[in-house]
Amino acid sequence: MLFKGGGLPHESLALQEKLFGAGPDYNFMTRIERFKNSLVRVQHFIRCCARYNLHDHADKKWFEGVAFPNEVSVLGPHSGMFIPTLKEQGSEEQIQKWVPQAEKHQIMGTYIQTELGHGTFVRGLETTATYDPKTEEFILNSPTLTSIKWWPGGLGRTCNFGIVMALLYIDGKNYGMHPFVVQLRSLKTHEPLPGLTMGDIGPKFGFDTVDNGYLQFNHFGIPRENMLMKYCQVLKNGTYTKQTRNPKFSYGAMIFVRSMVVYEVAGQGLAKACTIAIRYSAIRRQSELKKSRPEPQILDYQTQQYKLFPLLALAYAVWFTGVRMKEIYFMVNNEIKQGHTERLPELHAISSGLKAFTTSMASWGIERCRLACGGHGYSAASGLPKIYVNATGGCTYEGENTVMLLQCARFLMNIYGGVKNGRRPSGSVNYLGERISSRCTLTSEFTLKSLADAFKHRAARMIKEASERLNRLQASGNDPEDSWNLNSVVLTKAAEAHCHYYMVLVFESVVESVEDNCVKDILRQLCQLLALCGIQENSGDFIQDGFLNNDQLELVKQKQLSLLSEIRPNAVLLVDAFEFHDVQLGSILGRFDGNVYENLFKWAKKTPLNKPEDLIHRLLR
Ligand SMILES: CCCCCCCCCC/C=C\CCCCCCCCCC(=O)SCCNC(=O)CCNC(=O)[C@H](O)C(C)(C)COP(=O)(O)OP(=O)(O)OC[C@H]1O[C@@H](n2cnc3c(N)ncnc32)[C@H](O)[C@@H]1OP(=O)(O)O
Ligand SMILES: Cc1cc2nc3c(=O)[nH]c(=O)nc-3n(C[C@H](O)[C@H](O)[C@H](O)COP(=O)(O)OP(=O)(O)OC[C@H]3O[C@@H](n4cnc5c(N)ncnc54)[C@H](O)[C@@H]3O)c2cc1C
Repeated sequence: MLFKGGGLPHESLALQEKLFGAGPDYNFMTRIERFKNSLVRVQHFIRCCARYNLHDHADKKWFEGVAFPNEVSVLGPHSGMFIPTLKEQGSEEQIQKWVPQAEKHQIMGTYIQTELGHGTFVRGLETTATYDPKTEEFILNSPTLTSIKWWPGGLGRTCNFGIVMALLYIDGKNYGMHPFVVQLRSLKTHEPLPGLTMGDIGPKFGFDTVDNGYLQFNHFGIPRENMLMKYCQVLKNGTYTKQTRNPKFSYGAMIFVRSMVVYEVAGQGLAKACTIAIRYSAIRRQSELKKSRPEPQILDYQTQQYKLFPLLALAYAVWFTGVRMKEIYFMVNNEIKQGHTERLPELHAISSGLKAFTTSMASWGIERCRLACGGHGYSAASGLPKIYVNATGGCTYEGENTVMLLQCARFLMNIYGGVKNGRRPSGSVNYLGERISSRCTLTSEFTLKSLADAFKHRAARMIKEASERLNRLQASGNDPEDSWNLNSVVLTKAAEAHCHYYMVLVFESVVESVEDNCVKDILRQLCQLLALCGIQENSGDFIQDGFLNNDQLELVKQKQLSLLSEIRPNAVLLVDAFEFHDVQLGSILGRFDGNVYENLFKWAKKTPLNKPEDLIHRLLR
């Protein structure tokens, strides 16, 4: 109940749908079969939404978790980017025109921004939208090979609409990047419209169930009314008007998805991987601890606990942080809607930083879970490869992680510079205005406050040092851009330290808010372990300025090890508390009933390579 809130009824409804739980095994399908199978489930999901009156996003999410376990479907870009961008950037008229059709899935859309030659550098995109006042149309064009749109999910075969980000030209003048609603395929024949060259970009590391696509425009006309006009308008005669606004509003869809990814991708992915690895470690017996005694559960080896329990603590931390990130997004977005844009830079910074920090940690953590499962972890039956390939995409899409950390660092440098000039910071960076203790107060009690304070000190110091180093680089004759580049490794580390502190702080606040003392104690242990592992793994950062001394570091190590034994009795319960159904895990190793070996054997017998097949038989005969 700590996690699921009101979601269970919808999940049970979804589980009753035969088409979702059963059917062919994903692991035995080719890419095309995976894609087709996903489309069948998409259609069934849409029918279910109508049948069960599912309109609310949260309700649909519970359903989706069962319908598309550990994978993204073409509904991801449609409901995660196409609809939100229409809602956020469209005028009232435009919203009325397209949103109801999109919500009823009468049109399917995607978000078309990245090009063959540019993804990160949005200002470098080359697609043009040139206004022609005679026809009152925008003419979309891909002037170069590198300007071909590349990557959008669902573009290859599925979507008939898209929001295209293109440079607006009026009368030869470039007005920068703007969003345009573009019909891509005929609603009758589903063929691409004349003037468009489109297709799928080919097999990928993961995302097999999504047709990421390419799109080349050949002087393709769209009506003037198709530019999303909430913030800027182009009048019939070609006059460009804009509300006083931050030009970064057109990047809103990216902020939204980054804010959601922390929970939906990093939090869920890591929690599932931990569930599989910890349940399996309670089933798997191996070697001897004591002579002539039964083989122990591998979860009883301290090294196994040392691999998995910090990841379990991390999964809880990322989950809680993801929930907090969503709350912040909706809060600040509401403020922006009321015209208060003051917190947009902070929202951009924290969503960029946390998206990068948590997806990197989760991606690394999922791989560690796989390794902790030994040989069976390497089998697709573990479910871990699928979880990994899809979750690790989150390190790249919606802003490559290093680039996102640098965006976060940019904000931190601005704030720190402001503090030096007497400004008072607030929100997630208010600590930069505090006087921070130069000696660590950690004692063997390891209060959550003292642990969070240690991370606060580390973040504040690393931000200060990054800022001072930047100033020194400039003072020694480098221009600002070169100084930034020469300082960028230090800057990314400062941003990570900030996000790490934020995550520890969120976890601490959740523990403090829990009323049940028993649950509180267990969560406190996890929070302590998260923080202590963070200190140990980055110990150089904590001792560099003499903040933490050797005795304290030794205490950290001791406490970390004793926490492993304290957490052990509750470990399986702690992953059960995530309440993932077997269908959502897609893992034989992580089965709730623990019946691993019998089912591995059954599964292997079903593998297509065991079916009679002429060519293989002839080659081997
Ligand atoms: C009720 C809700 C219902 C909804 C239901 C749906 C829920 C779905 C949830 C989804 C969850 C999971 C998703 C899983 C499926 C996903 C499928 C995959 C989707 C992937 C889609 C994509 O990848 S789309 C393409 C994404 N592309 C990028 O992210 C590109 C990255 N690059 C950039 O963003 C920018 O180029 C840049 C930020 C790196 C640089 O921009 P620019 O050059 O213009 O800026 P500067 O660096 O010069 O900075 C200038 C100042 O502007 C500030 N800035 C930059 N960006 C922003 C911003 N976005 N907002 C605010 N401010 C910004 C910057 O900080 C500078 O500020 P100053 O320092 O003050 O000058
Ligand atoms: C699974 C998946 C789904 C996607 N879906 C969509 C979609 O629906 N719509 C869409 O429009 N796009 C989509 N994309 C594209 C995605 O948004 C981009 O790939 C992403 O933004 C990264 O951009 P890039 O590919 O240009 O990477 P690059 O920028 O080329 O990154 C390559 C390397 O260069 C480094 N680098 C680049 N710039 C800097 C810098 N300023 N400072 C330091 N280092 C730098 C990066 O850190 C990285 O190490 C998707 C991508 C994937 C993988």
